Amino acid sequence: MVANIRYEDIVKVPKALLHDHLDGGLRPATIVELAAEVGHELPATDPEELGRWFVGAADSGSLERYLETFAHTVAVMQTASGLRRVARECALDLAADGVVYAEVRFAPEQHLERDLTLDEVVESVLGGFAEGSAEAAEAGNPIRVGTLLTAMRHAARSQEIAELAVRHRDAGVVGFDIAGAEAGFPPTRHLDAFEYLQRENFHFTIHAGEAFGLPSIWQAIQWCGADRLGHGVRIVDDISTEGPEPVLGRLAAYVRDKRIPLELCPSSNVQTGAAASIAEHPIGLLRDLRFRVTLNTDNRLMSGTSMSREMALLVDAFGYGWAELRWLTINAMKSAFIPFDERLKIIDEVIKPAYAPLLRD
Ligand SMILES: O=c1[nH]cnc2c1ncn2[C@@H]1O[C@H](CO)[C@@H](O)[C@H]1O
Ligand SMILES: [Zn+2]
Repeated sequence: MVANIRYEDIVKVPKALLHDHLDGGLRPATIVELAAEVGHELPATDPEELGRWFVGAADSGSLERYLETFAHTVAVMQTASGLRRVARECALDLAADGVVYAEVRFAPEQHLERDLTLDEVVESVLGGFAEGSAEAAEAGNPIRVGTLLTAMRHAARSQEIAELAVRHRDAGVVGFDIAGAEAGFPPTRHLDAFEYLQRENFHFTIHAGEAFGLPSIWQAIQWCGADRLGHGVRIVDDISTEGPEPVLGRLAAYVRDKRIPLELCPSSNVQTGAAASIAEHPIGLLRDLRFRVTLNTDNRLMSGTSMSREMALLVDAFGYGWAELRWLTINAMKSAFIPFDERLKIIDEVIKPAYAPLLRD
């Protein structure tokens, strides 16, 4: 019930997040400080104003223009200390928002402008996550952070990045992804990397079905073998809602039958024009049809959002109650890239006990 759910209670309840970009979640004040250190010019130097600038500039109606804003975050993430700081603060901010499990992604190849190697970039970020998680636990907000390494889909380093991910799999890298402008850069350009990862029994998700439709989703699943879909929201193009009951096409049916997780990011989709508004976002239909829907932030800085805020938006738009928020959280935890027994432990020992008293009310 909408009226019964208070924002501060959403913050308290355990949440799981699968799709969050490290370079899309910096604190504005940190950007200002790091930019001064490295001599990068920003569109604003007052943190509040800068925060508003990011949201406004990302509110562009196009994925390509939305992605231009990352120039200012990536610019201040070129040193070991900068990367470590950003990762530490990311873990702290997510934990303070009640996120108990997060998979955070970034593209190591974008952090080589100074003198770091790919391995040093990854080690700095993993170090920052470990530091932030330890501090969060001490403060009473335990969080587990898994890292996903992203390759940029317009570039040609995916095989190298896939090998980098596998190299660091026992140190906290739990998966691989491709991101960047989708139109014109189909996932099959990176087939070698995906085949390599499958041979290594590794996990990967692919940004697909955000700015481009069904062919991208079809390739991601049926050619590349993606475990999950980054966004995947355009799967609704294969669902007809003309008649009395929705009718699923073959691809939509396959995605639902196989329980392929959709990493949906409502606020981000509204900004890039993939959805007209939260109320009209396909998450409502996809949940009703019982797809494996998960709720995500994508880029907290560019969307001025958090996991709690995304949940609150759904509570307002669709009248979701604790049962729906629990369902989204358990879906995400079931779809995580950490081992099955570890996922189950978080579901049984952290998530279910916290939601149980809320569902009884
Ligand atoms: O929603 C998105 N769709 C596609 N690419 C994205 C999205 N959000 C961020 N990035 C891209 O991923 C890189 C690594 O984190 C970011 O630098 C940005 O270019
Ligand atoms: Zn994304």
